[in-house]
Parts: sequence; structure tokens; C-alpha cells
Amino acid sequence: MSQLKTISHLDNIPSTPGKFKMDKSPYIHRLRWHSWLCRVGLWSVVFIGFILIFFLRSPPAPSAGDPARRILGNAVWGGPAWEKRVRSSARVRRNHGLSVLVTGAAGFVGTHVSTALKLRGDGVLGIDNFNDYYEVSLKRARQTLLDRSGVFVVEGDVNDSALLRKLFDVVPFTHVMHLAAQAGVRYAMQNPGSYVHSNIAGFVSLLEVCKSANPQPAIVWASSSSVYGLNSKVPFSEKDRTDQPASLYAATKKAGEEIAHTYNHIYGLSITGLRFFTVYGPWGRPDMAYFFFTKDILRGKSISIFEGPGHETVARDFTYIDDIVKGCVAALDTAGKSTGSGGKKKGSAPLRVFNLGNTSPVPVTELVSILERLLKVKAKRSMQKMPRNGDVMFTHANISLAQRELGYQPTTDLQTGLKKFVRWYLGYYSNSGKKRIG
Ligand SMILES: O=C(O)[C@H]1O[C@H](OP(=O)(O)OP(=O)(O)OC[C@H]2O[C@@H](n3ccc(=O)[nH]c3=O)[C@H](O)[C@@H]2O)[C@H](O)[C@@H](O)[C@H]1O
Repeated sequence: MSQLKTISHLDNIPSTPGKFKMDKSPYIHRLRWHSWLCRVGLWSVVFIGFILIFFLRSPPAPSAGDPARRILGNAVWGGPAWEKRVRSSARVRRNHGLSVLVTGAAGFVGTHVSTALKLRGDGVLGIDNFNDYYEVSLKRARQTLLDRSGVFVVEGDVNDSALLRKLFDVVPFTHVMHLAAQAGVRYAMQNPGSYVHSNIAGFVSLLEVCKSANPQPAIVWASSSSVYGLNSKVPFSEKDRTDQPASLYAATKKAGEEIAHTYNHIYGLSITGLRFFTVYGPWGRPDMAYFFFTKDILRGKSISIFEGPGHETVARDFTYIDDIVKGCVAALDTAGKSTGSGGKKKGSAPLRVFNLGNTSPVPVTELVSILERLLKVKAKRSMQKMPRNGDVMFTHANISLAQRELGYQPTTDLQTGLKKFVRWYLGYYSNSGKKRIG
């Protein structure tokens, strides 16, 4: 210590050339050497102390070989607190309730289905990759809504099979509601890879994990009315051909139906495909026509309304979200069990496909007229020949199979459904873009 004091005194002597120069005697050299050693020693002790404190206080760090904790984008999954949340969200709270993994849970249909299941006491765990195909803030707002109903949405991609396996390790899901997909008919020309990634690779990745799970879950998944492609016989029935898709989106959904057949055949997985017909409603998808027409009409922007080459009307069997939710829940409730175990088939299992439509197609021009009345704003209409971008002229569902097997019965007409959508839209985007939930 005395040496240190001496040194600190010496250090106070100015060393600037020309001002004052000390004689460098051997004694002072020895003193300097000793003091330098002491200082290095002291700071080393302090430094090692800090490192020890840091390690003792930190949770165990993820390591490359440790599957318990993984980093995905900004999201971390794994660990006791995370597993507790997963278990609690998936806990069944009614007799004979289901335990459902909902993929694409922060999506439009995913949010509504998850909420409905949770409300009746089923266990629900969501997974969503929160991609930026459309405004991520809307997906986050839906996530907040789900959080309030007690549904935890894990941030992850269905292509991450390690994550999926982990979820099945933590929860023995009885059912999977697979809604994660790259949607949109026209966007497929801009980004074909995203359709292959989500709708084909992602589906296979999920089925691979489901086939190996013990017990195997029953799977209900979103196919699409677009599989009817260029068919001209209406209404579309499940027995009709589906081999002339008009878009890559439709082709990937059709591929999904064939893939479902394979996994049912080889592994005994119970699989139900639901062909949704242009689903709309509150918390909907901003890439869909009814949604961006609303936005553009309110902003006074002109909207393109497609028509056939001879001015034929383009029409859709628009189906309201609440009706679709009832169809999804009924499909889960009536899904027979998967039969396989240990990745091996033990017997035949159900393979089903249903149309979920509204059975009353409405011309797009009429959709615009309804929006004009609800918004009290005249649309700037620009009629355009339908571009060759994957669209089809019309859709119309025959729902007799779903009526018979699922008790499916849509009850909302387009006028009523759009009224509910517009009310939600104005509330959500009011207050200069500030998002309101409820
Ligand atoms: O049933 C499905 O399986 C699909 O439904 C939905 O596809 P679509 O029925 O094509 O809905 P959507 O884009 O809202 O166009 C509606 C109408 O507006 C017309 N349309 C569209 C854009 C435009 O600028 N002008 C126009 O007239 C257009 O020609 C069409 O007649 C889902 O997006 C899709 O993911 C899938 O789920």
C-alpha cells in the first residue's frame, strides 16, 4: 500500500517535456516496476470477480448442441418458463375437450378459430412466423387479442421441425388446425418460392412431425376453392375434377391435397382438407379485394374491377368468417382418430375434403355497391379486363357434403357480413391510424 501511495504521488508529477523532468534514479525504476505489478494484479482480481458475478447471475446460455433453447429471428424458444406458457395455453378446461395446435394462429382465420376453441374450453396453442406479406402490425394486434383470451402464439415457422417436435414433446396435441400458408392468388406470380416454402415444404414438415408423434393427432387444414381452377360446371362439388389450377397458389393447394392422401395412406394420419371460398370479415386480410377496396374508396382512389373479355361479370361465393369458424370447429369435432404409432400405420384412418362456401355467388360489382352504401362514399370504378394472373371468373360452392357430415350451414349474407367488417375497419383504423383492439 505504501508503495502504491508513493507511486500515485509520483504519477502526479507532470511529465510534459520542458516543464519539469525528474531524474530517473534506479530506486524510482524499481518502485515503478513494483507498482505496475500491483496495479495489474489488483485489476485482474476485480476483472475476474466481475466475470464470476456475471456467470453466476446469468441463465444458462444456449449452445449449438442444446435443443432446449433456440433462437429464431428475434424469438427465443425453449426453457422452463416458455414450456410452462405452452402447457398452460394448451391445457384443456372442459370434459372431453380438444388440445389443438393452430398453425398460422395470428392470421385471419387462425385468430378467429383459436378464439372460438379457447372460449369453449379447448386447449389451444398457436404458432405463427409473423411474416411481412401484409402489415405485421395487424398480425401483432391479433396476437394481443389472442393473448387476452389466453392463447399463447409461439413465434416460429412450420418448416422448423425441431420446434414442432419440441411442441409435441411438451403437449400431446389431439388435433392440429393447420392454417399457416402463403395466401393470395395474384401474388404467386411475384413470389412463387414463398408458396412452395409454406404450402408444400411447410405442410410436409408438419406432417412428418405429426406422423412420428405419439399419439398422432388428427389434422384439419385449409385447402382452397381455387383447386377447382378453370372448371365451368357449377356449383363446384368435391367430386369434380381439380386438375386444372389457374394459379401457382391453387397448384400448391392441390398438391397439399395429394400430399394429405399420401400421409393418410402410409402413416394412418386422419386428415381433413377444407376448401375455403373467399373468406371475409373483421380482422381480415388487407391483400383481399373487399379490404383494399374499402381502403381505396375511403381515400378517393380509383379501384380496378375485373371483368371477362366480353364484359362478363366476375363473381365470388364470399363466405363470412363466423360461418367458416363453425365449419372448422365441426371438422375438428368430427375428425376420426389417426391410427398410426411410432411412425407406423396400424389401420386405415379418415381422409376427408369439404367445401366451405356460402352457396350464393355475388358479382364483384355488387360487392362494390354494398361497400359504397355502407361507407357512404361513391367508388371511383375502373372496369378492367381480368389480367392473366391466376384469377378465375367465378366460384360457387356445393356444400351438401359439409351439411351432411359437419352440420355446416352458413347464415351470413354478404350485406350483413360486410356491415360487420366495415364497422370493425372504421374502428381499427380510426384515430389517425392508431390501432384499437376490441
Ligand atoms: O377462395 C379461395 O380459395 C381464395 O379466396 C381469395 O381469393 P379471391 O377469391 O381471388 O379473393 P380476392 O383476391 O379478394 O378477389 C375477390 C374478387 O375480386 C376481384 N378483384 C380483385 C382485385 C382487383 O383489383 N379487382 C378485382 O375485381 C377478383 O377477380 C375476385 O373475383 C383469397 O385471397 C385466396 O387466398 C384464397 O383463399
